[in-house]
Amino acid sequence: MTTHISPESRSLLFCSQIRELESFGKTQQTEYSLMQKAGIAAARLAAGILQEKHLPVLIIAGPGNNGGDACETAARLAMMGWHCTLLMYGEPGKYSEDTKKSYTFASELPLTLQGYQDLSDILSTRWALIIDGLFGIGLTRDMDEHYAELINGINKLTVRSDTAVLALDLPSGINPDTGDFTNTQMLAIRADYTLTFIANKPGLHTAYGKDFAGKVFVDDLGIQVSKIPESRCLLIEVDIEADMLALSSLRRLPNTHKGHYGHVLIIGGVQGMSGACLLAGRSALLAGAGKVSIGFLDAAASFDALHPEIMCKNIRDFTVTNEVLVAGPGMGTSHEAKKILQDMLRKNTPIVIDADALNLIAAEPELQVVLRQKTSPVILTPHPLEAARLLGKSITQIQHDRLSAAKQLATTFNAIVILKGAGSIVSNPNGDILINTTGNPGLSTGGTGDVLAGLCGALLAQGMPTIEAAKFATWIHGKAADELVDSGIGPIGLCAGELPQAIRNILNRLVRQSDFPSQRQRPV
Ligand SMILES: NC(=O)C1=CN([C@@H]2O[C@H](COP(=O)(O)OP(=O)(O)OC[C@H]3O[C@@H](n4cnc5c(N)ncnc54)[C@H](O)[C@@H]3O)[C@@H](O)[C@H]2O)[C@@H](O)CC1
Ligand SMILES: Nc1ncnc2c1ncn2[C@@H]1O[C@H](COP(=O)(O)OP(=O)(O)O)[C@@H](O)[C@H]1O
Ligand SMILES: [K+]
Repeated sequence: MTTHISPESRSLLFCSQIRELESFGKTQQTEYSLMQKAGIAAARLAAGILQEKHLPVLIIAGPGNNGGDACETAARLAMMGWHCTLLMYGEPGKYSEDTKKSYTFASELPLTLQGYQDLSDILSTRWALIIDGLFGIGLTRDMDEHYAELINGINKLTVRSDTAVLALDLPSGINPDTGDFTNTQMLAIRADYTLTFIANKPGLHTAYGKDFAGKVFVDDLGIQVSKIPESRCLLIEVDIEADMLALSSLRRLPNTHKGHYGHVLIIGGVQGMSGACLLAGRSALLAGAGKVSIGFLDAAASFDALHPEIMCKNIRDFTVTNEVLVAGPGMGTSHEAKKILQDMLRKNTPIVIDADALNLIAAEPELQVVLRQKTSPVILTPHPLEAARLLGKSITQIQHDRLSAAKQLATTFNAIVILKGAGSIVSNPNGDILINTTGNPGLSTGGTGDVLAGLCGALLAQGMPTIEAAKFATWIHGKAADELVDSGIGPIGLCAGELPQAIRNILNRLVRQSDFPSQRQRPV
């Protein structure tokens, strides 16, 4: 058995698949032994987090099997000499057989047992670590008053102290499939670490799950990996070896010219919104497009003073041939914008559709028909509000299940979709899902979406396959923001205009690391 972040842990399984695996696991070993393994792994991780034994640890055990995991964890920590308090929720008489065994095992060890009636004592103690074994994947309905009081109390306690929180399987209150709350009260325990069992879960990596899970570890509890159902949902990580083929699109042979690296044409920029096009254009330029043009809908800026390399014209003065189009930044939703978009959708060229172009499509069934009929590559980059308009839903409905929303958009419009936001979702029309692992709230500022659209355009222009372009663009865009934050530029005050240079650094690093023959120094 291993506690690890392994390549396999990039595979994300839905609750129904986990239950399937549990049933299979139980044919190999008893449910109780799975619970014991969960406890051993959690105690080991807790000891790694804390290191000093004399510090007080609170372990919260709920009424289901997640509570059993908690009892096992408490027992192991107590055996290792830790100062543990086990806070029991639920009636021991109503526990499952396995949870009863774990509870009996723990209660015979030197630890303090407390009932939830003692909550005020609990909430006035300074814990070094709190282990959340309240609910796992079995939480279904709204929480009773005493659970709500506990969760609010714990979150208040930890936000103003250095107490760390380790969630068992998932932060109690988070839906493992969607990352939304399981309850209408929007209650969940906010964890710094989550040790999830059997397999990694999508809900830990998007929406509220991303806020509440902290750093995620996966333990398979020794269930044979070969029995894991093939996952159609993966975390995006860039792996130089595995991504060698996609990265080879970026290789530069000596005997090439700008025509080999494509021409990106950004379409948008009505009066007052030309900045959106400049951001997208600069992003495309620094991400390696051979040529970049901006086709403004209103009077064009004569050139971009920061990047005079970019050709600026009025869109009506362009004859589109084989450019990669990025339509939407600052485009507005006028009748004129609709006509231009309709023309552009009819061209047989790759297109990235963002911002107002998405709003126009949402409002105009005619455009939807043209979009569905396209055979050249299409990437849609909606944020949740744009996604809501496209699907005729509310933002809340989109955020309630981001994976399904992305999938539905991809199948409805026969396109690759990047549903943006914390834990961006990339979906193809076949329903395969990727969840991004990079990015931070520094990106929550105007213009960062324009930079993403320009980056998608540049990768397509350099010949990357559509799904790879969407995946790499999403990952690199977030990674650029992470690196800017690491160097002190953000999250506060990070500007969209600072992203393209960081993106350029990452692209060149990836190409260098993948060590293509054309990049190697030849012996003299
Ligand atoms: N079955 C197995 O093979 C394994 C299960 N494990 C653990 O077991 C967990 C799943 O166990 P369970 O299915 O018992 O689920 P939970 O431990 O999440 O608890 C569900 C229990 O809580 C009750 N409940 C649900 N919503 C409630 C609410 N709002 N208020 C009050 N009570 C509520 C249910 O009636 C049920 O009794 C996993 O998340 C994992 O932690 C691990 O021990 C690994 C192996
Ligand atoms: N909290 C966050 N964590 C991670 N990424 C974020 C966060 N907030 C915003 N982003 C990212 O920033 C970008 C914002 O795009 P968008 O909303 O279209 O902005 P704009 O229209 O101003 O360009 C998206 O790529 C989104 O995924
Ligand atoms: K939990």
